[in-house]
Amino acid sequence: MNTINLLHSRIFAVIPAAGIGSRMLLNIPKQYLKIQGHTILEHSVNFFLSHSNISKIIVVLNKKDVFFNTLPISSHPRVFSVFGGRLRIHSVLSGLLAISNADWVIVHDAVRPCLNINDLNKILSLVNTSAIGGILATPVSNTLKYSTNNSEIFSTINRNRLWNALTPQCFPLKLLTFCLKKVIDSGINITDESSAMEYCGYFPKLVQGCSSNIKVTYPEDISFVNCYLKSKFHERSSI
Ligand SMILES: Nc1ccn([C@@H]2O[C@H](COP(=O)(O)OP(=O)(O)OP(=O)(O)O)[C@@H](O)[C@H]2O)c(=O)n1
Ligand SMILES: C[C@](O)(CO)[C@H](O)COP(=O)(O)O
Repeated sequence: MNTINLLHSRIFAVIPAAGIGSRMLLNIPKQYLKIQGHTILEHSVNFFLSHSNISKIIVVLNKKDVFFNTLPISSHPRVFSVFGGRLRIHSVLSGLLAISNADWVIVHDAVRPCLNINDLNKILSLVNTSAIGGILATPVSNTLKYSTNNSEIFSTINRNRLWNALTPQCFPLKLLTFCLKKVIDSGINITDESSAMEYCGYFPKLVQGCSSNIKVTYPEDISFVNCYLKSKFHERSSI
C-alpha cells in the first residue's frame, strides 16, 4: 500500500467514466475493454485504491451503464458511483457534488490506466505545497501544425512553453466546485478541470509527468496500453 505524508488532508478521487468512447469505433465503452485480465476502469480504480492517501473514490457512470455493477470494485467499501452528464465537465461536477467531507479532490480519467506511482505521488504532493493545485502534464515534443481544413498545413505553431495536459488534476474541493459551476453557467465548453480554475483567474501548477500516461482514445492506443500494463503489471500489483 502506497502512502505519502500529507498535511492531514482528506482526499477523494473522482474518476469520470461516463463516456461512450465513440472514437474507438467499438460497441462497448472503451473503459470496459479488458486488458491483462481487468477492464481499463478497474486498472484505474484499483490504482487509486492502492494508495492510502485516497480516502474514497467516486466513479462517474453513464446513466445507461450496464457494466459497472458486474465488477468487484463496485462493491468495494471505498468506491462509490454517481451518474454523469452530457459532457465530461458535467460528469466531473456530478462527482464533486457527491463529496461532502473532503479537503482536496484528484480527478483522473478512467481511460488513463498507465498512471505510475511516482507521478501520482508528485501530483498529490501539491496538497502540501500549493493552495491552488495543479495538473500532470508533459512538454510538447512534436512540431505543431495548424490547419484550416484538416488536410493542408496553414502554419506552424511555436511549441516553446506548450504542454500536454494530462490527468490526474488535483485541486481544493470547494474551489474546484465553485470554478466548475461558474464555467458551466457561462456556457463555455472546457475539456479539463484546470480550464475552470484558469477561467476564474487561478494559475494551476504544472507537474511534469510521464508520456506513458496516455488517454485511451483511438483503437491503436490499446496495443500500447497492453504492452505497458503487461510490463508494469508485476510492479503495480506489488503496490
Ligand atoms: N460526458 C462524459 C464524457 C467523458 N467522460 C469521461 O472522461 C474521460 C475522458 O474522455 P474521453 O476520452 O473523451 O472519453 P469519451 O467521451 O468516452 O470518448 P469519445 O470522445 O471518443 O466519445 C473518459 O474516462 C470518459 O469516460 C465522462 O465521464 N463523461
Ligand atoms: C482531461 C484530459 O484528459 C486532459 O488532456 C482531456 O482534456 C480529455 O479530453 P476528452 O476529449 O474528454 O478526451
